[in-house]
Amino acid sequence: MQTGTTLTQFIIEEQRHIAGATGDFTALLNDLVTAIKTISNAVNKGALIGVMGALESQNVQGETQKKLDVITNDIMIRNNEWAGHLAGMASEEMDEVYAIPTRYPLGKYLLVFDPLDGSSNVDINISVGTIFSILRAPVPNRAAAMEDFLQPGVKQVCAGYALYGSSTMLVLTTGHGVNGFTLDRDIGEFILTHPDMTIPVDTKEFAINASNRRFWEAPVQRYVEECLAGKEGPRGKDFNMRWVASMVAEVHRILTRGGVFMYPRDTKDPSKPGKLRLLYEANPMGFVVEQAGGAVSTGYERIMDIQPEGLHQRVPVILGSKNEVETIVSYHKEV
Ligand SMILES: O=P(O)(O)OC[C@H]1O[C@](O)(COP(=O)(O)O)[C@@H](O)[C@@H]1O
Ligand SMILES: [Mg+2]
Ligand SMILES: [Mg+2]
Repeated sequence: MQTGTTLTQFIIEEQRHIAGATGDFTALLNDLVTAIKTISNAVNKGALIGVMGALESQNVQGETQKKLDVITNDIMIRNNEWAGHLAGMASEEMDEVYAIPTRYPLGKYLLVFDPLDGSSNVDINISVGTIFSILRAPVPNRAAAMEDFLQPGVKQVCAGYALYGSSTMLVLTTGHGVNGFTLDRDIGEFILTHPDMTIPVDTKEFAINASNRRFWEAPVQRYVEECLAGKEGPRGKDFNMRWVASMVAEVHRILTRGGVFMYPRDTKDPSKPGKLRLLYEANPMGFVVEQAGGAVSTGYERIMDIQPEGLHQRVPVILGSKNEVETIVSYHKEV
């Protein structure tokens, strides 16, 4: 599809790919896009509308919630609960499944989301985002149970993220490649600016939170040491490093110019197999990255094949340029 196409045109075209499409998927995406535009405005206005700072409350992860964590969660709920396309929703900011109020009809899809990703950056005006994943409800038009959400990443119908940076972008896949749209605030429409995004298979750029180094497992220790050794070292080339602390921004950089992003398993808190969450961070980003020709692993297995066991399950994440991820996975095999 050529640049300049509007997202509305794109969605209708995509619907043609879906067997037996009834228009529900198109309408669901339109509601999701309205939520994203509303969040973009709130994030963009920031201190002007008093949405900076944290609340007393904590989410199920034990993280202190930012005001915008709760505000963006409400915006996602309000814009998607009423139209009859969903059987239920789940979010990073809600302990349990969100039941669609009985005054609204139930639909055949499930929406799972991280309403504000990179929330530690929102008060310091660094890019944040929203991550979403759409699944089919095992039983359409019936209120979804928690178990209905526990589907492996390969079952996703659609996934993507919005990036609230110098411009607001929306990047998504329905299993037919990855396309990026930029919000034209003058007309209030997303315009196709990044068609068929593809990740280079090789890279000289890695991203990891180096402050956790002493807790990393041997394969990751080895990989990062070799990158830092540069062209005199076993990799024979110099590497650059980045860490934004917003997964959406890291993945967008990788979709744009390649690279590898890691939030691996570490011994910092042995009860946690990783920091990032499978259903609303690793799986949607996994679908996007794989559709762009990249790879996504825990170090030991393909993330998209994992059978989820809980709504807020955490996993180690290693994603990006295919050959680089395979190198890191091969180091895990050698131990
Ligand atoms: O603070 P750290 O350890 O650098 O972790 C940063 C990571 O945590 C996250 O902020 C977690 O996501 P949330 O902000 O949605 O909780 C990721 O976006 C990011 O990659
Ligand atoms: Mg997140
Ligand atoms: Mg979040």
